[in-house]
Amino acid sequence: MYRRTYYATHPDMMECVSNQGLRDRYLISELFGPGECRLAYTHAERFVIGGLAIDTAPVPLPDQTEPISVAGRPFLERRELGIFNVSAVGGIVSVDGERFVLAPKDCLYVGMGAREVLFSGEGARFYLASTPAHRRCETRKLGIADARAMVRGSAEASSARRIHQFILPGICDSAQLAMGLTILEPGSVWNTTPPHIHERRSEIYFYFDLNDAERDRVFHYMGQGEATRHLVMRNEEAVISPPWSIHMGAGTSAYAFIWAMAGENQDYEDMNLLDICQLV
Ligand SMILES: O=C(O)C(=O)C[C@H](O)C(=O)CO
Repeated sequence: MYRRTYYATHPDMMECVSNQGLRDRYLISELFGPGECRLAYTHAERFVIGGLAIDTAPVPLPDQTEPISVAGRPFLERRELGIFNVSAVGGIVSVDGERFVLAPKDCLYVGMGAREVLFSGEGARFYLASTPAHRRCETRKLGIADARAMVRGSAEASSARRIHQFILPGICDSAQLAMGLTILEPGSVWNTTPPHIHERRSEIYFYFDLNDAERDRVFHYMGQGEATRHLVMRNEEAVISPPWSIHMGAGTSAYAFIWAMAGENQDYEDMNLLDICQLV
């Protein structure tokens, strides 16, 4: 059921790795195919990352297939799920018969134990991030007005942006998943300045809404502060950030991105900030 498995990596593995090697280890591409639910499995906090593009017919979240002892049981038997509508049209997600209409950039948190998750809405595209869960939290739809907004950066530094926290304690409870949406102001291109690492959490960025979906790119920086590397990313690609790695980017246009974190805590502020001058 998974198109690819991404393994955990050690910072030493960044040395001498080719650009292609870097992409193979961290970049999640080709997330969308018409009428398909595409899923990738990562050993980073056991995240499952997915993309779902609706053609005409509804598409279900698949049941588990492995191991044999759980084959046929619901995907969310022991997981929770965050869903964002990343398209320009409305979409619908039905959870055990309850219908949620998601406008562009709306989010749906689905708690552990949901049995049937069905996606529909011609032309809608959904981005999915799922992590293991140890408790059931309430399924909830959140619009951008429900999120906690933080204004960061400045136009002078080309980093003016709004961080919208959607799935975090006090906004929408979850077992461990944290998710949000950051939107760059027109003319700004830098995200996550100053950069940071968080040893107790892994993070996955999904870049979308680049001005020109074909030609614009985001240069995403990763690695330890003293040994940074970059990946050139296209619209609607995701990148895994291990706990030892910074994660920041600069685009050739403004853009938006969804961040998803999981790990030992849900304290958004648990970050070691690095000064730009520390980066090499
Ligand atoms: O632009 C930013 O700054 C962010 O969106 C930062 C992310 O929320 C993040 O990296 C949280 O760890």
